[in-house]
Amino acid sequence: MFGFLKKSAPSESATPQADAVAPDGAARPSWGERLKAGLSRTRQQLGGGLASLFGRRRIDEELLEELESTLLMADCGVDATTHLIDELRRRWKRDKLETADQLQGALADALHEIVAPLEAPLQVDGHHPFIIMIAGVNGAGKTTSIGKLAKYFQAQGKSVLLAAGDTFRAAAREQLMTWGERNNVTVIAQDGGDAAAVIFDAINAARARGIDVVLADTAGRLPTQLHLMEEIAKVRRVIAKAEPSGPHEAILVLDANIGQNALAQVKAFDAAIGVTGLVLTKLDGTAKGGVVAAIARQCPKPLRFIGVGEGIDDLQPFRAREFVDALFATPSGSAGDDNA
Ligand SMILES: Nc1nc2c(ncn2[C@@H]2O[C@H](COP(=O)(O)OP(=O)(O)OP(=O)(O)O)[C@@H](O)[C@H]2O)c(=O)[nH]1
Repeated sequence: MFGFLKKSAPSESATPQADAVAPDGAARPSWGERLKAGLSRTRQQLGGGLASLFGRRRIDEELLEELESTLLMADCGVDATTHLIDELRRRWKRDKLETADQLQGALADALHEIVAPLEAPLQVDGHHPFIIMIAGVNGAGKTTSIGKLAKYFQAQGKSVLLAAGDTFRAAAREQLMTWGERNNVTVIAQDGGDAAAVIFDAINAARARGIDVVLADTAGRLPTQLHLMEEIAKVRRVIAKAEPSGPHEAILVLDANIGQNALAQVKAFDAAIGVTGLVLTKLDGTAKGGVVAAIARQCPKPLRFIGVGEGIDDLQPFRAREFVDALFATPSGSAGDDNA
C-alpha cells in the first residue's frame, strides 16, 4: 500500500533551503568559499594553533609535541596524529625544512596523502534504478541530505524517487513529502508500518517508472539499540529481494560534531548493512573536521559527500585537495570566513 504523496503544509523542520541568492540579494558565495567558511572552526583549531606555533619559533621537537596536541584537539585521532607527526619529523630531517611555512606545507601534504584515498565520487550509472539506502543515528542529517542529494542527481539529468523509510518519525515523512512536492520528485510512503515494506514498494515503483536513482531514507538509530540495528540489516536484505544486485550504495550519514565517535558508528553500521560510502554533515558547526583523517586511517570508507550548511547546495562531493586547501587557507576576511 503506497501512494504518491501530495502534501502542501510547510515542513516543520529541516528542509534544505534553495538559497542561490543570499537574503540581502547578494550573489551566494561559491562552494569553495562556503567550504572555507564552513571549515573555519576546524581551521581556527588547527590552523590557528599552527599559526601561533609556527609564528614564533624554529622547528624543534618541542614544536612537534605542541603540534601533536593541536592535531588531537582537531579530532584527527591518535593514529592519524602519530602518523602525521612521524611523517613531519621525517620530512623535516630529509628535506632540511627550516621555516614554519615549509613545515605547514609539509603538514598539508601529509594530511592530503592520508585523506586522498577517501575521495571516490559516487557514480550512479551502473544500475537502473541505482538504489541508495541511507542510514545513521538520529539527527545526523539523513533526511535533509536526501533532499540535497535528490537535487544533486537531478542536476545531472537523473530522475529520482524517494522512499520515506523513516517510519518512526512522522515529521521525517512529512519533511520528505513536502520537499518532494515542491521539487516535483515522487515520494513513496506509508502511514506508519514497516520501513522494509515502504522501500520494497518504492523500488518496484521506480522500476515501473524507469527512474534512475532511488534514495531510501531510514529512521535514526544508535549502534547500541541492537533490535534497531537488526531491523536495518533486515531493510538491506529486503532491498536485495526487490533487486538482487542492490542496494548499490549503503550510505552512513555522520554528524561531524561527534568527532571520534564516528569511528564506532562506522564499524557498527558497517557490520549491520555493509557501509559502502559516507556522508559527513555539519562540518560548519564544529572544530572537529580532523575526524576525516581519523576515518581515513582507522575505518576508511569512500567519503562521498561533505556538508557545510543547510542550503540545498551545501552538500558536495568530497575532494581531498580542496578540503585540505580550505583547512589551511589564509583567512580572506570575507564575510563569515573566520568568525563562525
Ligand atoms: N549547519 C548544518 N546543519 C545541517 C547540515 N546537515 C543537516 N543539518 C541540519 O541537521 C538537522 C537534522 O537533520 P535531519 O535531516 O532531520 O536529520 P535526520 O538524520 O534525518 O534525523 P532523524 O530522522 O531524527 O534521525 C536539521 O536541522 C538540518 O538542517 C549541515 O551540513 N550543516
